[in-house]
Amino acid sequence: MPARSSSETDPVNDAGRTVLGAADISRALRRIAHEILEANKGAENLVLLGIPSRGVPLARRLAATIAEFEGREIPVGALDITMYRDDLRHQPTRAPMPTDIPEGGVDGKVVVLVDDVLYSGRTVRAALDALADHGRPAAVRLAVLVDRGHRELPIRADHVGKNLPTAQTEKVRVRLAELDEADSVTIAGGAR
Ligand SMILES: O=P(O)(O)OC[C@H]1O[C@H](OP(=O)(O)OP(=O)(O)O)[C@H](O)[C@@H]1O
Ligand SMILES: O=c1cc[nH]c(=O)[nH]1
Repeated sequence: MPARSSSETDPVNDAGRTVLGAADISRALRRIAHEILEANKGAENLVLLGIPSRGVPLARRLAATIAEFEGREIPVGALDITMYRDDLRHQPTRAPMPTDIPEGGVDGKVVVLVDDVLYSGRTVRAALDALADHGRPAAVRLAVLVDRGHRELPIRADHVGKNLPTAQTEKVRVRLAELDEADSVTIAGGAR
C-alpha cells in the first residue's frame, strides 16, 4: 500500500490527534539519514543502535536508507536499557528486551542511538550507561523521530524528525508497521 500523504492524516480519532502520517515519517527518516551522513562526512565508522521497542525498527529503516544513499551496508543493532533505568524501583518490572551489538562492536565507532520519542531524557541517559558496558565509542549521537520537550536531564537530540510542543498531560504515541498495524504519530489526552 502506498504511504499516506500528510493531507490524509486523521485530524482526530479514538487514538488521538494524528500529527504525522506514514509519508511524513518516511520523509523525516530520509532527512535524518541525510543529516547523519552530512554530520559524519559519510558512512565510515557509523553504527546505528535502536532503543527497544520502536527505536529498533526506526534504526533499521535509517540503516536501509543510508545503505540506499551510500551503496554500502551500515551496522545496525539494538540496545536494551531496561536494567539501566533510574526508576526500576518505582515501575512495574519490565522484561528486558534483546541487545544486539553488531559484529565489530562499538569501540572507536560513531554510535547513533535511535529512539521514537524523546521526553524526559531518562531513557537516553540509561542508554548511555548501557552502551558504556559494550565499549568506548569515538562519539555518540542521538536521533529521534519526535522530540516532545519536557526534558528532566541535560540531554538533546542531534537529529529530530519533528519537534512537537506538548502539554505534560498529553501522551505521544508512535506506531510503526513492523510492530503495529501502520505508521503514525498521535497525541492524546491533555486539554489542548
Ligand atoms: O525521554 P523519556 O521520558 O525516557 O521517554 C521516552 C521513552 O518513552 C518511550 O518508551 P517506553 O518506556 O514507553 O517504552 P516503549 O519503547 O516500549 O514504548 C519511548 O519509546 C522512549 O524510549
Ligand atoms: O508521550 C510520551 C512520553 C514518553 N514516551 C512516549 O512514547 N510518549
